[in-house]
Amino acid sequence: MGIDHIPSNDFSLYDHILDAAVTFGAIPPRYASLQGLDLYFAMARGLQRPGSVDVASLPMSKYFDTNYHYVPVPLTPATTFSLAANSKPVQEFLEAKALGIQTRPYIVGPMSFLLLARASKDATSGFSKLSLLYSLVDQYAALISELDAAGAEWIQLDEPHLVMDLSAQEQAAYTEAYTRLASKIGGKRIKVLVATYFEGLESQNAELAFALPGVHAVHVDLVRGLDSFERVLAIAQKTDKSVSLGVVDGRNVWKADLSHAVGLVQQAVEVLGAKRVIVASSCSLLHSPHSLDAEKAATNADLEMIDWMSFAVEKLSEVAVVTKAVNFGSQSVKEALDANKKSVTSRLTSTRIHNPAVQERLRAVTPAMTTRKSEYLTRRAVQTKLLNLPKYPTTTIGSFPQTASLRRIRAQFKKGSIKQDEYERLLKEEIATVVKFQEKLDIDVLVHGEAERNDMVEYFGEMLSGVGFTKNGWVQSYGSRCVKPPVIYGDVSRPSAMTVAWTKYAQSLTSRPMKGMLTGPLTILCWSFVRDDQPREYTAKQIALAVRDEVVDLEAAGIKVIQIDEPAIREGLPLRRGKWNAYLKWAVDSFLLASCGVQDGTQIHSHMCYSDFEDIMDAIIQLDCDVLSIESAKSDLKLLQAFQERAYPNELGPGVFDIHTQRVAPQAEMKTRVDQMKSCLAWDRIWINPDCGLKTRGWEETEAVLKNMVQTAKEFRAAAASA
Ligand code: MET
Ligand SMILES: [Zn+2]
Repeated sequence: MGIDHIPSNDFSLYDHILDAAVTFGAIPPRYASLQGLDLYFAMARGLQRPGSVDVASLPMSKYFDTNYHYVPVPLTPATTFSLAANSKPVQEFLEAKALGIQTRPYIVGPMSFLLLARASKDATSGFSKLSLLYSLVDQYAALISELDAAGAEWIQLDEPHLVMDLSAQEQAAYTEAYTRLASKIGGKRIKVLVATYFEGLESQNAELAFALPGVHAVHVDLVRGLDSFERVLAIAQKTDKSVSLGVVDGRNVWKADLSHAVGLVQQAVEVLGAKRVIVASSCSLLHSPHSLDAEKAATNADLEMIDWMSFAVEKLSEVAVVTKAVNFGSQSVKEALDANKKSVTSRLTSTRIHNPAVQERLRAVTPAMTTRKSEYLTRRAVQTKLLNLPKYPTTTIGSFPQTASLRRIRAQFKKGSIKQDEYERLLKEEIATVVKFQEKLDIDVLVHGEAERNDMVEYFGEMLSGVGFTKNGWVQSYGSRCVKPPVIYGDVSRPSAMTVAWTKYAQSLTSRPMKGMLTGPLTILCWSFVRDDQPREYTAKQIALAVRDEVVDLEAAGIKVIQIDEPAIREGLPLRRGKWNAYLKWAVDSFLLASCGVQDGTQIHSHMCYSDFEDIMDAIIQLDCDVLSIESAKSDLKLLQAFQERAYPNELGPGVFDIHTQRVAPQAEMKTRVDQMKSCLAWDRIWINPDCGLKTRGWEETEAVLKNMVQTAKEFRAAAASA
């Protein structure tokens, strides 16, 4: 496609940060007896082989503000690094070279690797990850030397932390790291490109990045960081470094405005000369779906929407067109530029994106709509009477195993090979099974199992107006799991109820409370491709109004407990602290707008997982949900301590077991977790639940682990009763 710098080592079996940990031998001691893929996947997912191995997985977190998960490797003062023999970056470079392709191997840079890693809970207090910097950098030098010897001309070190607020110590460490690296690889031919993305470089960090010794080029994200462009150019001009300009959005699906992109590149060329300018996507195309071909080929293809979009393959041609336009003049790619202008204008002016009624409703939102009728303690009293739950109530997070047969039923229905009533019959059968299963296990607050949902965001996306969906717009989320984010192109509204019938049916089968399950506005926003012609705040609040209507309808249908999942609330947090408050304000308001339409007796739950929630504790408290279930089995004690420090005022269910593993957590382990919670939270506010939904699990392990969970709750209940 005319791309000059082709990356390698950009495919991962689980995630890139875990790959780097293995490349540099940062293996926590509990995995020491394992090797190869067993080792790799045990770190990611845990491994249980009766009689031989029983190790839990490492924690899981989100890569900056994306929905791409990574494994933060725990480090201690005793951690040592050593470059793996025949490491993946070298192997894959050689593999491409053998095919006649000269690649630019990619790996996360040493500073970002350390900053993304976690200080292990076993580390002595006062341990700083940065104390490991030199020993790590020496292994980077060894890797780069091997790549140089193998014939690599460039290496790309991703240092996205350069867009964050760095402490003086971290800034100094950046300089030390790259000074040491340069001193070790100084004589080599290989050149180093340091890549930043997801934000612009503010002035100190821009100076820092362009002053890093031994670095030949710096990549900047001009989609998120356009406002830092002039500054970057001025700083680059004082150096002899090249600049890689990310002018095509790697995080969204909209076509780039090519004439704008050409203008930016031309401006850089005028200042730096063409030799020192590289044209690129803003970040890795890992965050984009693959190609529009499958969309175009689909029956009932939405040709208008397809014309607005570019997936990874199309983004490559955008990069190529921009480069050509700058090198050979706009005339050389006139046709492509004209077509692009037409598509870009068509999206911004299409009548499909505007819905005056939705805009009017948003303007009419009042403060009363974002406040519950009474404060928590009053609600608690009403709910206690209505729900009559035992202490340490048990529940699950919503989804039950999505088996192959279930997925087949949904696929057949979509294809039209089974009809509506047959589909409903099959799903009702599934719901009945799930309800019986939970009753047999003696769970207190039940769920219907989410069998009708392909995905917690996609399902709602398909039902909302103003939201489009793709055939094959898959994006990796974690490991081999992918999601197909909806495309929010216009004003969002809810034409009709989305979950009420299924939930009502499930409730009709049991006398226990059936929890209605919804995905919250921030999660729908963060896990979709979002229009860029209005602030995200407006889009979030439009979605919130749609969710609010669903909440009210569920209540009217007799549902007493409603969970609004917000696993992505932390993900939307801007990377720069200076922008946090503004986001948190509209994020909290959006959740409240969605959840506050109900009476005191209706118990509102929310659920969150796999993020650093310590950063946003105040906002989480402001959500004022009656019960919050939150992933914690994978995250050591950090999270519980954060809740302790803030004295979480409502009810809380920190997960007692990890759901990303086939491993059946033993009861003793769950008991320890609950004991830990009790030292941080009021005992009569604790719920017992898993970390997250069970859709990726099989039935057998689900049954075994939930038995342990219910038994654990019962033992605590009995102890409380006799105390
Ligand atoms: C990523 S959070 C998942 C919540 C959802 N209700 C489920 O159980 O799958
Ligand atoms: Zn979750």
